[in-house]
Amino acid sequence: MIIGLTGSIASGKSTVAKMFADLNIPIVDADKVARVVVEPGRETLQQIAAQFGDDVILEDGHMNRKKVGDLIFHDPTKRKQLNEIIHPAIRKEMLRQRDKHLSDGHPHVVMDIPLLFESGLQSYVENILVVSVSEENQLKRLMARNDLTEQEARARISSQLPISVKEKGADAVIYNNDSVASTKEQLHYILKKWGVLQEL
Ligand SMILES: CC(C)(COP(=O)(O)OP(=O)(O)OC[C@H]1O[C@@H](n2cnc3c(N)ncnc32)[C@H](O)[C@@H]1O)[C@@H](O)C(=O)NCCC(=O)NCCS
Ligand SMILES: Nc1ncnc2c1ncn2[C@@H]1O[C@H](COP(=O)(O)OP(=O)(O)OP(=O)(O)O)[C@@H](O)[C@H]1O
Repeated sequence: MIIGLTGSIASGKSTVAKMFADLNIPIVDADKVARVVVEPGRETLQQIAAQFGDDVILEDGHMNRKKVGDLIFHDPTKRKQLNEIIHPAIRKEMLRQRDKHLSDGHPHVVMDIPLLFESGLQSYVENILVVSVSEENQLKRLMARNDLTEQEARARISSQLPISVKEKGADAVIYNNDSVASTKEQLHYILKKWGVLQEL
C-alpha cells in the first residue's frame, strides 16, 4: 500500500514517520527531497536565484533557507513562484524514490508530503493519513522547534490549508495532542485496520 502522510506544519508528521521507520516501512520525505533538489550547483537553485536574486545563495553555494522562508511565508505570490520552480523537481524525485522502494520488494511505502492536498497529489497515494493537532499545540510546538516568534509561526501556519479541510480528505486521522505513546497507539490501530500490520 502507498500511504500518503500529511498534516499541517509541526502537526507531527515526522514523529509519525519515525514510527513507520521503526516498522521497517520506507519513507519518501518531501521535505528531504526539497533539500536535495536545491543542493549547490543544481539547476533548480539557479532558477530560484534568477527569480529572487543572487543573495538567496550563501557564500558556500547553499540556498539561504532563512531568507527564502522569510520571502515566501509572507507573500503568496512569491510562494507560488517558488512552488512553480521547485515542485516539479520534487515530484519527479519523490516518484523515483517510491518506485525504487517498490521494485526493491517493499509492499508498503509512506510518502510524507506536507502539501499533499495543496498540490493536489492525492493520486500519488492509495490511503491518506492526516496527522492533526490543536491550534494551540501547533503554535506552541512550532515556535519552540524553529525558534520563531508568534507572528512568524502564524505566517507559516496560514501558508497552508486549514487542518480541518485536510481531515475531511483523509482516510484516517491521528490526533497528536497527547503523549507520543498515544499517537503510536492510534497509528498501530489504523495500520491493523488497513491490513498493513497483522493483528497481534
Ligand atoms: C521555504 C524553505 C526554504 C524554508 O526552509 P526551512 O528549512 O525553514 O523549512 P523546511 O524546509 O524544513 O519546511 C518546514 C515546513 O514548512 C512548510 N512549507 C515548506 N514549503 C512550503 C510552501 N511552499 N508552502 C507552504 N508550506 C510550506 C511544510 O510544512 C514543511 O514541512 C523550504 O521549506 C522550501 O524550500 N520550500 C519549498 C519546497 C516545498 O514546497 N516544500 C514542502 C514540501 S513539498
Ligand atoms: N505528542 C507530542 N507531544 C509533544 N511534542 C510533540 C508531540 N509530537 C510532536 N512533538 C514535537 O512537535 C514538533 C513538531 O513535530 P514534527 O517535527 O513531528 O512535525 P511535522 O509535522 O513533521 O513538522 P513539519 O511540517 O514542519 O515538517 C517537534 O519538535 C516534535 O518533537
